Amino acid sequence: MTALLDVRGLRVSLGRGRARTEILHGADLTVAPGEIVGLIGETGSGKTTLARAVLGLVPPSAGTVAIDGREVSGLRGRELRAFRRGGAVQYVFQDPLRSLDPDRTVADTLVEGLAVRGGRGRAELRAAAEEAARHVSLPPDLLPRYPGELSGGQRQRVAIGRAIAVDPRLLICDEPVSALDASTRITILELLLRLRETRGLGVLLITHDLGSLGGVADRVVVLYHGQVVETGTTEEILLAPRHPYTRLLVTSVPSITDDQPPDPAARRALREQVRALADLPRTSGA
Ligand SMILES: Nc1ncnc2c1ncn2[C@@H]1O[C@H](COP(=O)(O)OP(=O)(O)OP(=O)(O)O)[C@@H](O)[C@H]1O
Repeated sequence: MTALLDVRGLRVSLGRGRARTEILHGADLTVAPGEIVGLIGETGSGKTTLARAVLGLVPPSAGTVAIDGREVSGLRGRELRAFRRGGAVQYVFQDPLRSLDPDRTVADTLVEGLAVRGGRGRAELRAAAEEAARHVSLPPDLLPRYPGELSGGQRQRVAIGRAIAVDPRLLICDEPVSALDASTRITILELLLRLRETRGLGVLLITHDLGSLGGVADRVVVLYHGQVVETGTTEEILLAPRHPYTRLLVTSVPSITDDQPPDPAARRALREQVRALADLPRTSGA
């Protein structure tokens, strides 16, 4: 089966002049249709940069990004704008309050992407907003409200509803639940599971919290200092991590270590190993 998202040997450099640094050193990653893949890595490891490269917001210096078998990393100008407008890849931010227009009602926000495309009248957009709200379980009485009048979980539902209204193939969710309380987190993650079932969406779920991927992600890709150091099913990663950084992450997941509290000396040793790895010269992808 053709991967929905196929990232190969992706290198991205950011910054200007002498401050320009390579952030991604040859990353490989795939997402199949209907698959939820967790992309995990500590802060600054390059997760958002990878997502921005997939969206065509930063050009790679090497490597390719293909969506549904079509290479999109080389698109420029009009072709790139058409790809973005087409909405095959949608991005959901960590903090919906910052990504939602405070002066736009929920109804108008949900159909932002459709309205930009044009060709739909008010009644049609209204019906599309109601449908999007249903998909993300937002009660219809919230449609006339503004983002500031919603809870954090409701705002995240609006952001996800807006993303799926344009019928994307791939949803990239960047820390979608880290600003939410525990029970709201679960409802948002359940929503992603349901959307993958009902719409066959592929989801790239970016997080620095391995614990939030259990029960949601089919596979996990571990990014460390701009390199993919380990990829496996969620079970493999949680139960038999191979890379020292992944092992360190796993010892931080409370549900796994509840029965056996982590040995502080073993954790210290792992942390030293990981620190030593960070000092190694960068090589090409894992
Ligand atoms: N526009 C930019 N110019 C120069 N460096 C940048 C730019 N944007 C990001 N970086 C650097 O790239 C590295 C990776 O950043 P990125 O945001 O991709 O990490 P991340 O894994 O998503 O982190 P977080 O979990 O904190 O969001 C960081 O060292 C960051 O400082």
